[in-house]
Amino acid sequence: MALTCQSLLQAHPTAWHSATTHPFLTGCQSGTLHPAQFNTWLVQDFLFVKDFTRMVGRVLGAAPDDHIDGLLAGLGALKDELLWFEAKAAERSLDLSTSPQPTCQRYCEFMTGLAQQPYAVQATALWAIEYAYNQGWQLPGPMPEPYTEFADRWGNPGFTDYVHLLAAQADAALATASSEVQAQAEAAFLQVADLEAAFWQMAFTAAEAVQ
Ligand SMILES: Cc1ncc(CN)c(N)n1
Repeated sequence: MALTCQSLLQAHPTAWHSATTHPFLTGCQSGTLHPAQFNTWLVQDFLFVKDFTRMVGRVLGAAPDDHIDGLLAGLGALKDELLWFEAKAAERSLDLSTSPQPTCQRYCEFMTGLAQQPYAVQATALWAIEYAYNQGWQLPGPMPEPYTEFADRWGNPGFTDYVHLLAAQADAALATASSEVQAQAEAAFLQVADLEAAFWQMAFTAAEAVQ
């Protein structure tokens, strides 16, 4: 039986739980997160999203014809997202021309390396990356200010529909993939889960030094 996004979630609940639940997110919800922790995340996630946009461009280049529309819509939304990050950083007087921290750098290198993998692997990783934020920002429950718009960005119904589309596209690619490619897709899913958990942890702890 072919691997699917749903079967990956069922096979790896612990890894996925670590990717989508973290004291960073519950700290936003409870109002206990220090601004320095949030600002670290904001700057590093801007750097991440710039590289992620390049990755989605490469996935589009490898995609079958009937996946192009959905990926183009995703790229359009990423253009708005980058401008939004710049506006949020300006509100907080944050300098975006900073270097990626090692964890962010590792995630960006993973995304660059995906270009060498078959489309089914790239589509699975793309779905996992977007689903991690779609779930992660919603799981703690309603986010208070100033975090409401951050939770809405990745938890709104339109983004949730997009994530469902990405899952359907990944499933379609996996349905005809060899068992070797399916194993590569599973490994990519687990790497995304690991990198997501590390990214939260980076923001949560890296800011401690400046508090
Ligand atoms: C680390 C991370 N993962 C996922 C997303 C959602 N594109 C994000 N903005 N940042």
